[in-house]
Amino acid sequence: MNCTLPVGNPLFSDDTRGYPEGMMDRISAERFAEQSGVADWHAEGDSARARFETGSFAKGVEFVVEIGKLADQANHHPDVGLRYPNVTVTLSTHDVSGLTQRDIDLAKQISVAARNLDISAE
Ligand SMILES: C[C@H](O)[C@H](O)[C@H]1CNC2=NC(N)=NC(=O)C2=N1
Repeated sequence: MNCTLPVGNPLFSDDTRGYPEGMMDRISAERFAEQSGVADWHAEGDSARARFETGSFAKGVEFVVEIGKLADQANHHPDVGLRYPNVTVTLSTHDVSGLTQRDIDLAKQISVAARNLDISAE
């Protein structure tokens, strides 16, 4: 039986077409940490994590709504933990099972959104 998967099948494809050159190249945790604007984040292995001290559940919800907007605009979606009194965010690029420029870009935007809501990182 000839089992051919459709091109771009997210389960088996490393289809990274459509992204600017280099955006889907895996980068090391060290390379991530060297970037400006990511001081809130702790990169290790194939992901980067930040914990934002929101101080209340309601502020956390407000922050998560902003994260959701940024994620959909970027078509790049973090794992988000919403708790009292903090929000944790973990970034990684599923398509390459590691960190890429997309994670750097979104990390910077999430940190700016936090500052705009007067939320600091741990
Ligand atoms: C098809 C769709 O564009 C891709 O699956 C996007 C969606 N959001 C994503 N989010 C993350 N974190 N990594 C990805 O590789 C990714 N890929």
